Amino acid sequence: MDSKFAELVFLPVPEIGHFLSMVDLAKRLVNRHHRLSVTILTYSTFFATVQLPSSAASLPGIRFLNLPHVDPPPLQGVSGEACQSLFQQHLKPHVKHAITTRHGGDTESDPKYSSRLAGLVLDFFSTAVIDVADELGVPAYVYFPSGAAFLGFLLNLPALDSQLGGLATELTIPSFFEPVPTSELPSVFLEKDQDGYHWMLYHARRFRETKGIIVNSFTGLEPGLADLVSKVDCPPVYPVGPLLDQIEADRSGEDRIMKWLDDQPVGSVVFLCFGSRGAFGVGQVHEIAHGLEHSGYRFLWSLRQPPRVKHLPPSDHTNFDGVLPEGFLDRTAEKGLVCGWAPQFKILYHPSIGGFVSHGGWNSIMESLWCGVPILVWPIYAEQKLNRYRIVRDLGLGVEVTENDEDMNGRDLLMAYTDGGHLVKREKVKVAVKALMDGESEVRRKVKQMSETCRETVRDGGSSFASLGQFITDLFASMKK
Ligand SMILES: O=c1ccn([C@@H]2O[C@H](COP(=O)(O)OP(=O)(O)O[C@H]3O[C@H](CO)[C@@H](O)[C@H](O)[C@H]3O)[C@@H](O)[C@H]2O)c(=O)[nH]1
Repeated sequence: MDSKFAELVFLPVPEIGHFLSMVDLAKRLVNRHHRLSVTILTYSTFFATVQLPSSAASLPGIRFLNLPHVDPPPLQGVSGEACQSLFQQHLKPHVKHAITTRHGGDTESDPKYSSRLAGLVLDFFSTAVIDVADELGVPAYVYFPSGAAFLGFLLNLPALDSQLGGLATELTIPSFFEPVPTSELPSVFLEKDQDGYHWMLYHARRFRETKGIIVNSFTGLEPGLADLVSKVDCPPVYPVGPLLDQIEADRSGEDRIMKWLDDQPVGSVVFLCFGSRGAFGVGQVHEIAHGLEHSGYRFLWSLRQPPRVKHLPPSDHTNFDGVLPEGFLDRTAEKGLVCGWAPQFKILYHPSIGGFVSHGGWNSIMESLWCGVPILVWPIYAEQKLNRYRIVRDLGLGVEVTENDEDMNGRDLLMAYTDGGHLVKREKVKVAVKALMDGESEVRRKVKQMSETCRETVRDGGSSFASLGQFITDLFASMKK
């Protein structure tokens, strides 16, 4: 087979937090092996879409193939997890058609596109598409865009199923160093009678049918990866991270932000950004604003408004006056900048950034570790509480904000995606920001060290570099059979 070209077909879900790191995986694979190419299937849904930067169109060895428009299945009243999963299930015939007809047209003259299909790499919400790989007689692999700790939890989910939803207040999960309080689990795992739980269990079971799981983590951060594989009956896990959004983004409004950062002293700015789906209601926005103002630190705040329709992402405000406390923008004009969507990774690289307040999406964690910027993890949705547990409590690589006792029942947070629904008061915000920005803290020292480890691990000789090589070796070996 070595004399031939091999092609992998990737099926990412069109959410930025899943998509961009998968594109980085494709880039690393084709750069590593000249006989490997990747076709990335793209599509839009009403609830999610990813704008490909123009530079993505010219990545050598990688092509993007847009699936024709597909009407979604009925999604009324379903959870976010079910929404993604049902859509993937619905895509199966379209994916199969796209794969079986993909070599037509003007690409045939390019030898890379007359290659043999080596396998499918599926997002973890796409395990229903394993059926397509089976029908085509090729292996399926899962790409896991979050950390190994959460992956370990999912791999163990079938075994933990009977303990969930019962009286247990903590769980022993092999991928965590200490027992994890059930209160730290994403809410989807506490509502066993709901469709979201059904789908997560479905995916967890189907992981075992794959030839391997590629995870966006690295052994220098999560050393228990080898154990994870040996303790549960599962296919090989390839930790190849950090995979990062390295496509140059071409979004508007960036110049203003970058110029403002250029004028700030080194390490002086706290940057707040809450992922692709994080947005707070007015009450919480006010508490953050007052907390920031009273902390005395300079700040850059990506502030977005919650969606009016379930499953849609937040949008940028047209005017901040209605949402921020009266006079806030004037009072903080010398010290702060409030913006909408921001070029997060580029910002984290900027020398003026001294700390990062984030919802704790895994990509945000990887980006801040890469840049050596301490993170304050403020979980909002998905698996972010578990990420906080791993990063702050297990590893001491971040700080956290403690919630107040006052339960807002999720009303004021007004995020369709809130996980907990507690209002965090201004005093707590102030204290947490001060702890984050402490120039001499142990957390800052450890994060700087981890930044070095991140860079070493993807270089020749590093563990993620080796793991990627192992994946390619195993892939070509599977083609010989
Ligand atoms: O204003 C913004 C907001 C986000 N980003 C980028 O968008 C990505 C966001 O990814 P992530 O931090 O992982 O957050 P989510 O978008 O919320 O990602 C989803 O997917 C992740 C991977 O599975 C999970 O860890 C999260 O919990 C889940 O919500 C990152 O690359 C950010 O740099 C920006 O560039 N600008």
